[in-house]
Parts: sequence; structure tokens; C-alpha cells
Amino acid sequence: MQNVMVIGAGRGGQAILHLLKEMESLKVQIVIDKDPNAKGMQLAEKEGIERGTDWKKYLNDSIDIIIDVTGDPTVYTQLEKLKKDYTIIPGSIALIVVQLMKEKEMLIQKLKNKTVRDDLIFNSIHDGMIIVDKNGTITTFNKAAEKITGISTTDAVGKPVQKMIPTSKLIDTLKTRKTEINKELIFPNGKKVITTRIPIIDEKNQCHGAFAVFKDITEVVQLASEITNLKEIQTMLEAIIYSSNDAISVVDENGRGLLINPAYTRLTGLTESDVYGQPATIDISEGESMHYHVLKTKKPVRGVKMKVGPKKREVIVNVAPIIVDNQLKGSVGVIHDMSEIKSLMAELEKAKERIRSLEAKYTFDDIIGHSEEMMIAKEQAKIGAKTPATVLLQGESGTGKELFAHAIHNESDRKYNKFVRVNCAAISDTLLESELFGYEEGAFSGAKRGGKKGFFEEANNGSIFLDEIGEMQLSTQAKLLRVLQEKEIIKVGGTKPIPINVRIIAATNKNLEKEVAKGNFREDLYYRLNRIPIHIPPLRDRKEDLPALCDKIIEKINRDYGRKVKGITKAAIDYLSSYHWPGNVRELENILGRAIIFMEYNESYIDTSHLPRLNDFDQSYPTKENSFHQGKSLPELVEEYEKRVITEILKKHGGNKTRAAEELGVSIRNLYYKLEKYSL
Ligand SMILES: Nc1ncnc2c1ncn2[C@@H]1O[C@H](COP(=O)(O)OP(=O)(O)OP(=O)(O)O)[C@@H](O)[C@H]1O
Repeated sequence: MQNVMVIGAGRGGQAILHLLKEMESLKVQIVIDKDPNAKGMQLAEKEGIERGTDWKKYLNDSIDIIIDVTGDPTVYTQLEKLKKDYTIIPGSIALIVVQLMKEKEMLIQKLKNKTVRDDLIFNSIHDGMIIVDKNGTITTFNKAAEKITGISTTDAVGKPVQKMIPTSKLIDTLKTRKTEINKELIFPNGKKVITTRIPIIDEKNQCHGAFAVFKDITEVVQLASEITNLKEIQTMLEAIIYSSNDAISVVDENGRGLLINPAYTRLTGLTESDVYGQPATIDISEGESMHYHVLKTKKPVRGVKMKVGPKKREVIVNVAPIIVDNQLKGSVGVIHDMSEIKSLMAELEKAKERIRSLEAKYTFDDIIGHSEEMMIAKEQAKIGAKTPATVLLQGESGTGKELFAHAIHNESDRKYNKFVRVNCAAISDTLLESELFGYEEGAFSGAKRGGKKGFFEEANNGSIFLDEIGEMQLSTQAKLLRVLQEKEIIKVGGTKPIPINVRIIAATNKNLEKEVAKGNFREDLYYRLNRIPIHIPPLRDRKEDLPALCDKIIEKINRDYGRKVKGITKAAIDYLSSYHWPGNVRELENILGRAIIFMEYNESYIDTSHLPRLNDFDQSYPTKENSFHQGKSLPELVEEYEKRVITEILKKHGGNKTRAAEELGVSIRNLYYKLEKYSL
């Protein structure tokens, strides 16, 4: 006797239980259903059969046959793996097989009288059924068999099974007289079936024929493999979402929380239990819910600022709708932590500044200019480079003083040693001294353990470029003078002099002589620095250099932005020549950069139409709108003018906001407000 486990206690399960009740060779040992109150479960209880809700728990050696009446592809897939250890029978086949076995007597009679083909009841069965007589001639071929094999009943009946279905194994069943349950078979038309073959043998051991019952599993197999694929994709997606460092949140079509990842919890402080099933607004402390917005508009949003979680973290979110088969299923949001981005940006700026201060990139070949003034400046600088003397570069902002400093260092015999740039205006007066000369451990509160090297010590045997030297405080000037005279430094908080060998290149856009007269700059330091004075001419005095400068700058922008602009038209050069260039070459770089950004990718030459209206240019400027106000309102024109004035004054003071605010006659607070307003 064989023991049976029936999975599924719905209608199919009940039928199986009824049929098996009267069979001696099979005994139902356990019935399984997710629902412990299913009808079949109650029936099993009456019969004293064991019941369970999870079939996997009851797999053991005493079970021989598992009948699956769930119709669930997942169960089918899992049972497939157990084929080696158990006989697995899909429910509907089991029903027919059991029924036919019970009706064996009737079948034998009919086969003897060759009347089986008239029995129409087989046609109501959903599974394929073929009955052959002892010679292998088809006597019954039901409607389902017709559908599955693609062979019509009239064609099949009366023909040898081997001829009609060469892949059939019913002839073997007649020979071997063995029952085979649940075997896979492929019909000539490619349909995959699961089939059970049983010989029809009477008590005298005489074989009258055989029958096969089969179920089309092509779709189930396909479905099962799709489920496996889907499961793999789901696992992969989960792994991706969980490993992402960006916080991710997914909501359903009603805006209820569905999925979050650990990065989300780290950022917002909210866990799955706080979020799942809750409205999408649950994590927002400031701002509108972008999930709801996207669910309403069905359009993605990018770069929206808001604050999230109890910690009110500043974030930027991108949210996109999830649309499957044209149906909105929810939306997914990726949340970037702004505080992290901000601190990274600050780090990057610091690193860039540091790199810039530690390398001399340019040589005299990079300095474009064939005008007489420029040739003189370059000649002087080249001569100066070969001497150890201090060089003082004077010129307006943006004329190329830093470029000259790099070139001088690279032309000198110190070029293999360090070039250190110090912007004296960018470092506060209190810090400048310790930055220049370094400090000893414990020199002041907040001083690093072990002290710190100053820029002079770092630049030893190389060059130090003291940019904006005109901004240096008198007390620091005194210390610098000492370095120039004694060629040694004393660290802040120290007493021991350290000898140094550094070439000083200083630069300023101020008239130092006037600063000396006003008492802002030490006369003795001025003379020390002014050993080799070099005046760099402003761009307005050397407009003949414009074409060559433009070419060089376009080449650089092409490299930096991956563009292929070939040059600039003569008309555009003429236009640029009529401007007086208060911001010098830096301003030219900005204007060309902006022009290139706004050029179409198929345009090769910068023309006047790409250039902005240069501020002091007259009415002959060749634009479409020649009217003075260009259709703008008075407040717009006032704002435009205000923005221009602030830009100019700031440039004049090398970015020094305190001085700029002073000259503009506004408070520093007010200046900050306006800088933010105009995104300057
Ligand atoms: N003669 C030149 N040839 C090519 N590029 C130049 C020339 N002069 C200046 N530039 C470019 O113009 C920009 C401004 O130059 P630089 O920073 O050297 O000016 P600066 O006089 O030091 O300005 P600031 O006084 O504001 O610090 C740089 O990008 C530089 O490469």
C-alpha cells in the first residue's frame, strides 16, 4: 500500500479524498491547505486524516505519492525538484487515473466489445486521454487529446497509436505491463505533457489494452520558468536597492510606503515599520511630497530641495513614476543627502585650492601677447627668473600676474622644487602669520599637535608667490621684511630661527607707491620687494593681442568642455576690440566661455550674435533689440544694473567682500543678501 499526501483541500482535494476512500492500494496520510477551514480539511477531519498548512514540514519517508491539486505554479516548481524521491501527480490527472482504475471492469468489457469510442463521458475531461486495445489500435481519443496533439479524433480512432503519435509509449506499456505515473512526454507538435500510462489487466492476468492520461504543461513550465526569472530579478533588484548608498523610497499608486533601503533609514532615522503602509508625507519635515506630486502628474521631477525625517536633514530628491503596461503602479524616489554633498564640495574646493597653490602649471609659452608692452614685460620676467631677486608683479586684476609667477618659477633653476601660492587677501590677518611661518605645538588654543609647517618652510628651495600682497597687514609686513633681510623664519610660538632659501614673487593690483604714501604699506618692505618690478599691461592697451588670446582661450575651453569650436569671426573680434575690458583677460575668458556654452553644437565659429551685450558699448551694437531697455521693466533694469555694479566692485577688490561693501556703502549683511539674490 502506498501513502499519499494531498496538497490542496478545495473542490479538487475533496474529490480526490472521496475517490481514494474506497481504494485499497492508496491511503491518504495527510491533507494540506493554507486555509485550515477549507472544506476538504473538514472532510479529512471526519475521516481521521492528519492535516497541515505547510506541506514542506510533512515530507518524510512514509509518504510515497504527492497529489497536487493547488494549480499553483510555485508549488508545481517546488514539487518538480522532489521528483526523484516521491511520485508527484498533478491533481486532475490523479482524478481520472483513480476513476479509470475503479472502472476497470467496465473498461475491460468495453474493450472486449470494442465500444469504448462511443463513450462520450471522456470528452468532458479537461485532460487528454487515449485508450488503445491490446494491439495498440486507438479506441478512444477524447476532445482534450485532440486539442493537445492537434490530431482529430476521427483521424486517430482505429489507427495504430505508433503511426499517429510516434513518440507515444503506450506500445511499451502493452509489452511491459507496467504502470508509469507522471512521466514527461513531448508530442510531435512540440506540446509538452505529463502523462500516466496504465495497462488494463484482468484477474486472469490477461492484458486488454492500455490507457494514457495526459496534461498539457507547456504553459505551466513556461510560467514556472517566468516565475523563477522574476524571482531572480526581484532578488537582484533588492540587492541593488539595499546596497545603494543613496536613500531610496518606493510608494504604491495611493502614495503608501512600500519599500525603503538601509541608506534611507540612515538618512531619515525612519525604519520600515515607520514607513510601510503609511502616507508618503510621513518622512517630510519641510516641503511638498514629491511622491504625491509625481503620482498626480505622472511626470518625473529632479533636484527638488526639501528637509526630511525628525532630524530635518537637507536633501535633494529625484522622483519618477512607476508605470507598468500604461498603468501607474507607484513612484520611486532617490534622496541625496545635501549635507554630505556640501561637505564634499567644500573638501573639493579646498583640495583644488591646495593643488593650485602647489603647482606651477604655466610657462612663458602660455603667455599670449605680441604687443610691445607685453613683450617688454615678458623679457623683464625672463631675465628676472634667472636671478634670485624678488620680483614684484603689478597690474590690474585678471591681467595674468599669476601666469607670470608660474612662468618665472618654471624658467628659474628652482623649477624642480615647490611653487607655493598664498593669496594674502583670502586668509584672515590673524591666520596669515601662522600660515606663512608655521607654528609650534601649543602656540595657541586649537593648534595642532606637533605644530605646523608654514608656507615658507614648504616652499624651501622653491618659490613662494605672495598674491595680493597689498592686502597684508602692517604687523605681518614687518615679519615678512625680517624674512627677506635675515633669510630665516621664526614660527609662531617659537624662538628658534629656521634658515630658509625661498625666491619671493609678489603681486598686487594696487599702486603700492600710493599705499606707502597713505601709510598702508611699509616703505622698507616696498623697496625690498621692488627689486625687479614688472608692469603687466591691461588688455585695453594691447587690443592687437585679442585674436591670439581668443584662439588660445577657445582651445582651452574646447579641451575643458569637449567642444569643437574652430575660432572666432572677424566681426566678433572687431566687436570685442571696441570694449575697454575692465576685467582684462579673465573677463575675456568668461565672455568666450559663455558664448561657447550657448552655441549650438553645429556652429563652429563664435560670432557677434553669440556675445553678450558688453556693458559700455554704444547703440551700434549689432543686436536685434537696439532699443535701450530691450522691453525690460524698470525694476528689471535696476536689478541688472545693481548686479553689474556689485560684480565690478567685487572684482576690483579681488573678491574682498568687506572692502566691496564699504565702497558700495552697504552693510556686509546686505551685500551677502544681494550676492545670494543674484547668484554671484
Ligand atoms: N597673456 C595671457 N595669455 C593667456 N592667458 C592669459 C594671459 N593673461 C591672463 N590669462 C588668463 O586669464 C586668467 C586670469 O589670469 P591671472 O589669474 O594670472 O590674473 P591675475 O592678474 O593674477 O588676476 P588677480 O589679480 O585677479 O589674481 C587666467 O585664466 C589666465 O590663464
